[in-house]
Amino acid sequence: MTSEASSFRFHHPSRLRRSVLTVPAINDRALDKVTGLDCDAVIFDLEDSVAEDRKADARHKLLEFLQNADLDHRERIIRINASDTPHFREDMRLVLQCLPDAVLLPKVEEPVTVQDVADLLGEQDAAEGLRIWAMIETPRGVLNAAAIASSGRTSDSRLDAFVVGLNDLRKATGIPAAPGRTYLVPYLMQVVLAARAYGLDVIDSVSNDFRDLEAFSDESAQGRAMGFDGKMLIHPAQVEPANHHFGPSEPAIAEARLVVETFSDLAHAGLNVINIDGRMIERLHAEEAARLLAKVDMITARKDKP
Ligand SMILES: CC(C)(COP(=O)(O)OP(=O)(O)OC[C@H]1O[C@@H](n2cnc3c(N)ncnc32)[C@H](O)[C@@H]1OP(=O)(O)O)[C@@H](O)C(=O)NCCC(=O)NCCSC(=O)C[C@H](O)C(=O)O
Ligand SMILES: [Mg+2]
Repeated sequence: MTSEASSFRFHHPSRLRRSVLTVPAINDRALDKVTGLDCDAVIFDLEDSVAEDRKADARHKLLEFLQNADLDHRERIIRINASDTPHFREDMRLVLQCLPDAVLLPKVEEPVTVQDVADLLGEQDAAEGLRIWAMIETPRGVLNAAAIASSGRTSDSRLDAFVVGLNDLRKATGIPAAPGRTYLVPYLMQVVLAARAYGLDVIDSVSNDFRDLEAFSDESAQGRAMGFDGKMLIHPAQVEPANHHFGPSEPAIAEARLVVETFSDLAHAGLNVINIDGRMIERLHAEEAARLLAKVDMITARKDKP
C-alpha cells in the first residue's frame, strides 16, 4: 500500500474483483483472448459451458493454457463440476496440477461442500494459498448462504468469495429475467448480507444479453448499489463497463482523500467524529475511505506497469 490508505486498517484484504470474466475451458479462441483483456479475474469454466463428452478435452486444453499463459495481475479461478458428478475427481486433480488462485464450486447448498474441498486441498502442501469461491445459485444455496459463509471460519479460512448464478436460480424459482430484477433483489441482498457477515467478497451474476450494453450498465450500477464487489462477465464487451461501475468514481476518490486527510490531521487526533462541510464523518468512514484508496492504488500500480 503506497498512499494515505496505509494509515487505516480494514477487515478484508482488498483485491480488485470488478470484472470477473468467465471463459469456457473448451474454447481456444476465447482462451487466447483473455491475456489481452483488462479484467481483474478469469474463471476458467469446466462446468456448464462444457458439454458432458468434452470435459476431458477441456481439462487438457486448460492445463496446456495455464502452463503457458502469463495471466499477470488477473486472478485465476477454475470452476469445477460438483462433487456428485463423475468429473469432480479429475477436475480436482487438474486444480492441484495448475494451482490457480481459487477453485469455484458450483451450486453450493451446504457448508459441508466447502469443508470437503477444503479438506482435500489441506492434504496438499502445494495448495496452501489456494482459496475457495462458492456459487450461490439455488434456492437452498440462498437460504443457507449465511451458514455456508460462516463455514469459511472452520475450513482454514479458504472460503473467499460468493458468486451469484441467476441463470440457475431463475430456472429453479421460475422468476423470469426482467429489467430491474425486482423479484430477485431480496435473494441477491440475502447473499450480499451473508457474505459481508463473514468477510467474504461477493460477485454479482452474469448478464446474458452481451450485446445490450446499456442494460448491462444499468444492471452493473444496480449491483454496485446493492453492495457487490464486481460482476461475473461472459463477454469481453462487458469488461470496461464493469470496471467503470464497480471501480471508484472520481467524486468518491476525492471524498475519500478528504476524509482520510482530515482524520490524519493531528488537530483531529482523539476525535471519532468530525464535521466536514456540514456532514458528520466518523472514523468508520475513514476506514471505508482507506479501503477505496487502496483499490485506487492497485489500479494505478497496474496502469503504471511497463
Ligand atoms: C456467449 C458466447 C458464446 C458468445 O461468443 P461469440 O459468438 O464468439 O461472440 P462474439 O463473436 O461477439 O465474440 C467476439 C470475440 O470475443 C471472443 N470471446 C467471446 N466470449 C469470450 C469470453 N468469455 N472470453 C474471452 N473471449 C471471448 C470471441 O472468441 C471472439 O473473438 P475471435 O474469436 O477472436 O473473433 C461467448 O461469449 C461465451 O462463451 N461466453 C462465456 C460463456 C460461459 O463461460 N458460460 C459459463 C459461465 S455463465 C454462468 O456461470 C452462469 C451461472 O452458472 C448461472 O447459473 O447464472
Ligand atoms: Mg449456474
